[in-house]
Amino acid sequence: MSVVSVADVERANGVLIIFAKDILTPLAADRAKELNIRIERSGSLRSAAPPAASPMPSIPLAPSRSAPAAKPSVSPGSLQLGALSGSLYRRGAPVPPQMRVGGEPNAATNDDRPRAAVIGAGHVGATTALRLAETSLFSRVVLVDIVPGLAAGLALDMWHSSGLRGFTTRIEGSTDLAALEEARYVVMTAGRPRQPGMSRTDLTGVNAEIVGGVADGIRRYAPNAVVVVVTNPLEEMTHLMAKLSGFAANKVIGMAGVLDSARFCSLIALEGVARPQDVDAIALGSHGAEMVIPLSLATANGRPIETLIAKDRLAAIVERARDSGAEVVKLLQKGSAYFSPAESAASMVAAMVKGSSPVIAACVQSGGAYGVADTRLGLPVRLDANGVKEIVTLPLRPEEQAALAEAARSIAKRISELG
Ligand SMILES: NC(=O)c1ccc[n+]([C@@H]2O[C@H](COP(=O)([O-])OP(=O)(O)OC[C@H]3O[C@@H](n4cnc5c(N)ncnc54)[C@H](O)[C@@H]3O)[C@@H](O)[C@H]2O)c1
Ligand SMILES: O=C(O)C[C@H](O)C(=O)O
Repeated sequence: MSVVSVADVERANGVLIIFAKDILTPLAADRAKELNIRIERSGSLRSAAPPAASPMPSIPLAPSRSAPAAKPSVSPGSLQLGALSGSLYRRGAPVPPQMRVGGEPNAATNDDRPRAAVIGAGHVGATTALRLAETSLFSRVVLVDIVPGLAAGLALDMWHSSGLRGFTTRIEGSTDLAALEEARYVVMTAGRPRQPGMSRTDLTGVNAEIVGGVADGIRRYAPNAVVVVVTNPLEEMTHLMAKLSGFAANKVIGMAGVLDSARFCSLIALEGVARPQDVDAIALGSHGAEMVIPLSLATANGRPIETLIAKDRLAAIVERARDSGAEVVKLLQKGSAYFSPAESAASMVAAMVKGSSPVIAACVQSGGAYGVADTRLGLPVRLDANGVKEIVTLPLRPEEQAALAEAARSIAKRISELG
């Protein structure tokens, strides 16, 4: 019995014959569909031919690393709110021929897939880098951290897992921002996380200095990149990154709305009304006290959430979603959340590489949208390969619109205090 991976599928030539008891990973099944490879299971272990065109010995059965089941696909043109579909990034771009044969890392030299970089090899950064690499959408993911050896060590460790997980993106680590060269997408995670008792705003001084240094490096080495900012406090650091890099407004995007929306959806699912992936909702405003989750737009299995859950219970869930970051910080006692933040950032970048996203929330320059103060604000957007494609106008109730305007005013004030 063997585990049939993406690599086995990519080596096949039209048909892949596997043993009856072989385990086909969900990623490999997806890849076979993409490449139009027919999977045939042979009836008996003895009579079966080995996997076609595989020069490698079969992989001994290891503990299952199977990815979560693919989500239902979104019909074209439909307006889907909430967290990005996993399928957006789980299904990698076609792997260039030079990566398919030989298997030599250096064969990637003529690889035309884009490069990505992640600044900060801490909890969020390292997890984001691995998530990005696992998509095989990139020729290279470079992880950069000021701590000597940290990014290089983690990157090497991640690369060691490439054959097991079946990805072809090279991961490298460096202490030098020059490694950003040619990066088309940069995820900024460098900076201090908060500790119990701290607010995100308490991080402003220390993280502003870090963002300043990194913005210079991005401007110098990756002048055409789209930057996804994760470092807190989110709106202030997104503003600083845009200002100091001098990048156009569509190219600097703060990540928080995807995370906050996903948190709300996951908490609604705990009520037993739907699976998390069947809840649609969007978190706008700030990544903090001024978060606005318009309940008028929230649905579970297409049904208005307000018809499924009592009003006071919904209010409590909104409050818990708003405070989820602090809830995790308090439990961890050291550092902050990183699995769901990394998933959120990676899914945004993967959607951009694929050329489009559904409607998601991201921190962008509002520029008059929704009639609120022009500031960095969590708004509904669509992304494309160049960053923010458009801000989408959703029908908000008057009180939701008022809450968004209040969030914009508060953020604008905090940003003005940055000097
Ligand atoms: N926007 C969000 O939703 C969200 C979610 C989670 C975390 N965050 C924020 O992301 C940041 C990182 O969180 P974490 O848990 O990964 O922290 P961490 O402490 O685990 O990692 C931060 C890393 O940044 C590195 N670093 C510091 N200065 C650097 C520089 N100049 N260049 C390169 N690397 C540098 C550190 O060495 C460290 O490895 C924090 O500010 C946190 O508050 C934001
Ligand atoms: O809460 C934090 O400090 C980290 C992050 O912003 C989060 O929401 O998890």
